[in-house]
Amino acid sequence: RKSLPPGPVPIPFFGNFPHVSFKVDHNILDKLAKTYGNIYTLWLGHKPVVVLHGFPTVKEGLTTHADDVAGRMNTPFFQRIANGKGIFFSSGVIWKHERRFGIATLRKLGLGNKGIERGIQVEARHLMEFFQISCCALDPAYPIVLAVSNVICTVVFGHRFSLEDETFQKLVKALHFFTDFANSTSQILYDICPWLMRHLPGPQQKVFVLCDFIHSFVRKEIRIHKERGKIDDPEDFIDYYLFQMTENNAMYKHDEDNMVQSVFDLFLGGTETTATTLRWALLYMVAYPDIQEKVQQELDAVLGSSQSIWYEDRKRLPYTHAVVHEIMRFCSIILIGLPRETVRDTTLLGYPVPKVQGSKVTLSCHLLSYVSPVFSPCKPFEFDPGHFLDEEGNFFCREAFLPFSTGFRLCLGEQLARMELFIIFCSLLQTFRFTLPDGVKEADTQCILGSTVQPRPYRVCAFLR
Ligand code: HEM
Repeated sequence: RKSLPPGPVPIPFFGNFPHVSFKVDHNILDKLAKTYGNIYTLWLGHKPVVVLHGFPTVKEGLTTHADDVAGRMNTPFFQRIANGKGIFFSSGVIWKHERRFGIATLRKLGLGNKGIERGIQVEARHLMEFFQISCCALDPAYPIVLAVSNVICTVVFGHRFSLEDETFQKLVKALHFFTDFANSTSQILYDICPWLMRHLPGPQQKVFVLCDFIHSFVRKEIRIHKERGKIDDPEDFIDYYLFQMTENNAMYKHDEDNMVQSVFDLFLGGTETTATTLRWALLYMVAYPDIQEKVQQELDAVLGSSQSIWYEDRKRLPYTHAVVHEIMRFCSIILIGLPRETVRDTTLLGYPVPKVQGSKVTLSCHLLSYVSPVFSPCKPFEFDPGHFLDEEGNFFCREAFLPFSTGFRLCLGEQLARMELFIIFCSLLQTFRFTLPDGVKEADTQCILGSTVQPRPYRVCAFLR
C-alpha cells in the first residue's frame, strides 16, 4: 500500500466505496484530485485502483509504459460475462491476437472500398425515414440505437435487421440493459461479494440471462454462416473469423468461443457509445440553434443536394467536422475508461505500481478520467466548435482530445465510430431542422451517469428543410 499513489484511507471490506457513495461521478473525481493530486489510489473493495485525472496525467500514464498497463481488470462480473475471452475483457496472448484480428478485419471490411460506409448510409436513410414519419416531439433514443446496432450487424453478420424484427429488438434491449448494469451499485456489489450476489434476486440475475441470450444469438448467426459455407469469399466479420480458424499453421488458434465473445464485444463497444454521442449531438443542436444553422449552411454550400455523404467529405466541411469533435469533447461520454490492469511491476508518474503476482485479491489497475480536459487558452466548459478551428476557419485536432483513449488498448472501433458519427450527423442535419417541441423553452443538457454519460430523455421535432 505504501508504494501506491496517495488516496483516502480505505475501510475494511468496502475500501473507499463509501467515499465515492458507491458510484463514481465527475464531482467526486474532481474533489479527490483536488485533495490528492492528479494521480491517486482508490480502493474498490480490496482492489487498489490508481486513478489518472486529466489529460497530461492520462497521456503520460497510458503511453510512457504502454505495454505495462495493457491488461484488463478481470473482475468477477467480467469473468462471468466473458471468461477471459474476446477483446474487451481479455488480457495477454488472447487479447493481442483477438484485437489484432479485429482491427485487421474491420479494415478489410470497410476502409478503402467504402463497404462499411455504404452500410452506414443505409442506416442513416432508415433513421431519416423514421424522423419523417414521426416528426414532432419524438424521443430519438431508440431509433438511433437501432440504426447504430444495425451498422454493427452489417459488419459482423453481413446483413441488417428490419426494425420490426423482435429478436433484433431483444438484442438491442439486452445490450442496453447490460450497459446500464455496468457501473451500477448492483455491479459493484457483485464484484465485492459474488458468492452472495449470485444467489440473491436482483438485476444481476437478469443481466446474466440477457448475456446468455446475446451469446446464443451470435452462435445462431455463426451456425447459419457455417451452413452457407462461403468461407473462401469472406464478406463479414464471422466469415473472416471462420476462415482464420481453418489456418492450421497459425501459432495462435482462433476458436469459436473467442469469436462469440469478440462479436459480443463489437456490439458492446460499438452500440451504446455511438448512439449516446448521437443523442447528445441532436440535443446540442437544439440547444445551440445558431450552430445548427451554420452547419446546415456549410452542408448546403459544399454538398448542395448531393444524396450520399461520405466520410471523405469531412475535408471539405471544416466547420461541421469541428462541431462533431466539439460534441464528442463536450459530452465526454466515457467518464472513467474501462479499467486497465498492470501486467507487471511498473511506475506511473514516478509512483511504483506493483503487479501483485499470484495474489487472488490485489490487482493494480487504473481508471481514466477525462474530466476537465486541458483546452487552454479556450474555455473548456463552453460548447464552442472554435476549439477545433484555427484563425482561418481550418479544422485542427487537439492533442488533449482523447475520447477514444490512448495507449495500446485505445478504442478498436475509433475509425468506424468517427465515420458513423459524421455520416449520420451530416445526413440528419442536411435533411431536417431540429427544434424543441412547442412549450419547451430550454434544452435540458443535464446528464445521467451509467456506464456512459447520457443525456436525460428528451424530445425533438424534425422539420424537413
Ligand atoms: C463514440 C463512440 C466510441 C467511443 C467514445 C469509444 C470509446 C472507447 C474507449 C474510451 C475505450 C477504452 C479504451 C481503454 O481501455 O483505454 C474503448 C474500447 C473499445 N472500443 Fe470503443 N468507443 C466508441 C465506439 C466503438 C465502436 C463503434 C466499436 C466497435 C466497432 C468499439 C469497440 C471497442 C472495443 C472492442 C474496445 C476494447 C479495446 C481493447 O480492450 O483492446 N468502440 N472505446
